[in-house]
Amino acid sequence: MSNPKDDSHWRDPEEDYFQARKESRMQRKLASAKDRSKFKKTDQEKYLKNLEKGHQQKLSKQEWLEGRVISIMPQGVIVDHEGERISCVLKGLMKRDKTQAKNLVAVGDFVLFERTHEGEGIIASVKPRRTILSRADNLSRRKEQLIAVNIDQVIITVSVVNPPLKPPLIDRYIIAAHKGNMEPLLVINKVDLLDHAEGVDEAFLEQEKALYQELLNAYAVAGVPVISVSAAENKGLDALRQAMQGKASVFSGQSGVGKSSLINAVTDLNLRVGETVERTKKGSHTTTTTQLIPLEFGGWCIDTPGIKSFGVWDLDKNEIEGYFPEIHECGLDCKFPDCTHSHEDNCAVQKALEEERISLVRYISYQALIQTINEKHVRR
Ligand SMILES: Nc1nc2c(ncn2[C@@H]2O[C@H](COP(=O)(O)OP(=O)(O)OP(=O)(O)O)[C@@H](O)[C@H]2O)c(=O)[nH]1
Ligand SMILES: [Zn+2]
Repeated sequence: MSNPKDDSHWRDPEEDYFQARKESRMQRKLASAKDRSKFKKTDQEKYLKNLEKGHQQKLSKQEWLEGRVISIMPQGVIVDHEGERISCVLKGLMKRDKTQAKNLVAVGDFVLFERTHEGEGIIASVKPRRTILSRADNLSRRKEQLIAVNIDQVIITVSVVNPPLKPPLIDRYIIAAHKGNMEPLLVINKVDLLDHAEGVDEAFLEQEKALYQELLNAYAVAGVPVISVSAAENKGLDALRQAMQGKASVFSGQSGVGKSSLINAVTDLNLRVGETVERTKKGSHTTTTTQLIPLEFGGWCIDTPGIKSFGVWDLDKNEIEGYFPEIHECGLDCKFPDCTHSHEDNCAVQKALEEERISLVRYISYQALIQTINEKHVRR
């Protein structure tokens, strides 16, 4: 097992764990007898300690290098170290620890590794994760499937006209980002269509323009950064790059808003654009593994444009108000402390709405969220 050329080291660590279980009983026994003392030691410091004692290769602490996992390939865990790509295997001890068998390493992890050969290494420990982006537990899989970890920013991508703006959806994404410990950045794409959209109803276009303006104001008040862009016409992309600099970002948003187009524009990737229907038909089988793409101007970006929502979040009413600071603040002046800001007398929020100090779109999505929660409680 400890031979780095052994094929089993080059697979998904999760698979590896199950593969290991299938090995003959005798082999397992031998392995466990050899490493019994380490089975119980789950924390990473202890791994390091053992390693320092020269467990596998006699290396001094100074030789540990820090890197970041950018992809997990069949041939190994690819770690970026100052721009260099190192194909790594996992230290045997890490792999055998049952408690960590689930998602031992994930894209985005910061790891300590040692070099073994040119372009190759062994990962000895993984730093604690700040944020986790996971696919919802699907079907029979009993394990949470990580998409990426340590992501700083969710780029909530929406478009004008086609598909049109959907304010309540934007607020859901913003809340989800906050809940996941990530910063939200709202990117409004396809602004070129506001100036010249062919075959679009004039009244609809006017309405979309007004909504777009209202959103700009609303999020300025709510304290969420907004960048208007056009991937098609190369507009606003410098501002977007600047906002991505030094951070790890994930694009998130509805199908067709232009996530792939924007990823292509800020990286030198060539993701397929506009193949929505085909992709959905084929289902999840076409999904390739996630990669963390180093950005030329500093920072990282996940190459998966397909993350449309992340994490199911359980909110209570009071929590929702916290995500609408402008409504919360006004609400302090309502006559009734438990005012729902919908029908009550002397409601300061209603008054602020009339005076346009609070945006109607934000108010509507606030009420929609409250409603969703009320319905959920009724169903329970
Ligand atoms: N007019 C205009 N069209 C755009 C712009 N950006 C992207 N598009 C078009 O919008 C369509 C969808 O773009 P994609 O980049 O595939 O959108 P996506 O969000 O990645 O879609 P999914 O992969 O389905 O999630 C394509 O036909 C693009 O050419 C833009 O700035 N302006
Ligand atoms: Zn009120």
